[in-house]
Amino acid sequence: MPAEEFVAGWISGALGLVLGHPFDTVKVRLQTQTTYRGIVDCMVKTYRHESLLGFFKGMSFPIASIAVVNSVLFGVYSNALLALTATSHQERRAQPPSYTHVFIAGCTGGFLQAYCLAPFDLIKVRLQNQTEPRAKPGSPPPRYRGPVHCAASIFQAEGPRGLFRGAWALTLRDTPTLGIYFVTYEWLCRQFTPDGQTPSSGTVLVAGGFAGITSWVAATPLDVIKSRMQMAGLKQRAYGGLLDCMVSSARQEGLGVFFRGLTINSARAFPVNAVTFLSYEHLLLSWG
Ligand SMILES: CN(C)C(=N)NCCC[C@H](N)C(=O)O
Repeated sequence: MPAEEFVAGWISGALGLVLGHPFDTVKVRLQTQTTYRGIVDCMVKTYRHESLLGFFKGMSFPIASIAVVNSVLFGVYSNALLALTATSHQERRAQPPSYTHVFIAGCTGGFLQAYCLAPFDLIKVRLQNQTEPRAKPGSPPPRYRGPVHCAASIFQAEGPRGLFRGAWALTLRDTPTLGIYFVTYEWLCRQFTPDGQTPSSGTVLVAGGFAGITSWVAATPLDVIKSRMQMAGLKQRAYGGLLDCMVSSARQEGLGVFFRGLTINSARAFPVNAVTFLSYEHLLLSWG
């Protein structure tokens, strides 16, 4: 099993993550809290109340963990394509795989990464939703002191299953949308690259950016539900399951609730995925 794809996936995931984390914090807060009037209001309040650090809450943990998840995604995707088409990453420019194969490999990567991602994503979302300013004398301490304390508290209160809260919604979100992600990337690369040649850096940036936007637009409705189910253990609101969360969110807030965070998700998706694909392709090219 070629391992370079896993390493390249890890490094490129880490680079994309640092770039996208401030957007991600605003998105998670908009999706799960009703105190903000919109993106700008959320950014201003976060900055006033918590300073620039507020945008980077919960980032140290994803750097180590979500980057590993990205390595699972890219590694499984590439190895699934190898199993389906018997071509390595280098051979795929001369012998491009069919879009059906790309879609199946993307869905496989998405499905497997969702299970690795679930506990890390839960901790990230819980930490991002702590709006208390850091260590201000006299103010109440935040519920979680950090990622390890957060994981331990969830484990103590709810057992190992608690760490997988929202995992089902996450799997439903990621399986088809990662198929869409890789198909969009491949399709755009092929549109702007002569047959058999390697796409230019500009093409990879644009194709990666739009792959991110397209997949996140498709993922946003289930992303909202996933984030709400992950926060449900903390808030008084408990949902009977995924369907109950969908129905009660739509009843209380209208259908627009499924598109909460769409703009910020798309704005975040372009730079994050442009950088992720560019570094991924460059690393693999430089390793021959
Ligand atoms: C729609 N979904 C779930 C995705 N396209 N996921 C893969 C993108 C990974 C990248 N680190 C990001 O967070 O955008």
